[in-house]
Amino acid sequence: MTAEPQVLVHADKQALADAAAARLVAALQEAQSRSPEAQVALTGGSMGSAIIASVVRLPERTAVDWQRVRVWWGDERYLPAGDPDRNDTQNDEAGLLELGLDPAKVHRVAGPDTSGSAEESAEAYARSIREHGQGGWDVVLFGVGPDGHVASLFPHHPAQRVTDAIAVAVHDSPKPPPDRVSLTFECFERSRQVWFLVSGADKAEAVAAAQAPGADRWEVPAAGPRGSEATLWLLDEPAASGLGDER
Ligand SMILES: O=C(O)[C@H](O)[C@@H](O)[C@H](O)[C@H](O)COP(=O)(O)O
Repeated sequence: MTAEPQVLVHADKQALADAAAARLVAALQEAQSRSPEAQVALTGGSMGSAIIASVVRLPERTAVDWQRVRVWWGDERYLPAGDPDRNDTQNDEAGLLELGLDPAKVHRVAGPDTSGSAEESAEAYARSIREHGQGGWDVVLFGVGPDGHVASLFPHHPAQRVTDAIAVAVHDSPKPPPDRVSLTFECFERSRQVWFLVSGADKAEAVAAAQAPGADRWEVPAAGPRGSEATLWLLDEPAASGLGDER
């Protein structure tokens, strides 16, 4: 069973980031009350970093035992460690490492400096998830591209259709850089909570398309992932502007 999407609209990007940060802290606390470690998959893009910057500023963050949080990424650009275009570098710059995480529990996707190919990196990432992932995500964060992509699963791209794999190498990405590693739809199916964080009028069309009845993830990948407990669209007003009055 998966949860039907729910929409929550905030006034602007900052209000959205702050509300999502408070929600994340609460969800991680709740996950830690249930199991020894909370498992979260982070995202790149401006919203992926905005939520981290907001968590760092949030006084309630101290209620989470950050040493018992395992951090992963839903996708990564296949670039060397520390490259400014990597999702993890951008999240680090937003203050991720100030939270007091155990570095051994921050699982970064290997780049070309430490792996022979994106395929090899995807396989190694899948092995880590099998070893430490506890069989699923407590919270998965997604940004959404104007084309409706999530993680590195793009419209009409064959990597979307890979099954029997946790992670996949993505080549010829329509958005640079061309080489990436992404978790698969199959892997994202093991999520309690899936949150889409979307800001800006340029995303309104993709947001509406993903939530249209019968939306097809091949056309609009953001229509695909759902959580078993919650599927939340956390939007600002401009991103919600295509949804009509029924929201
Ligand atoms: O890998 C990438 O090319 C980006 O990280 C991308 O997937 C991003 O997450 C979305 O485009 C949403 O970006 P914003 O949060 O900036 O809207």
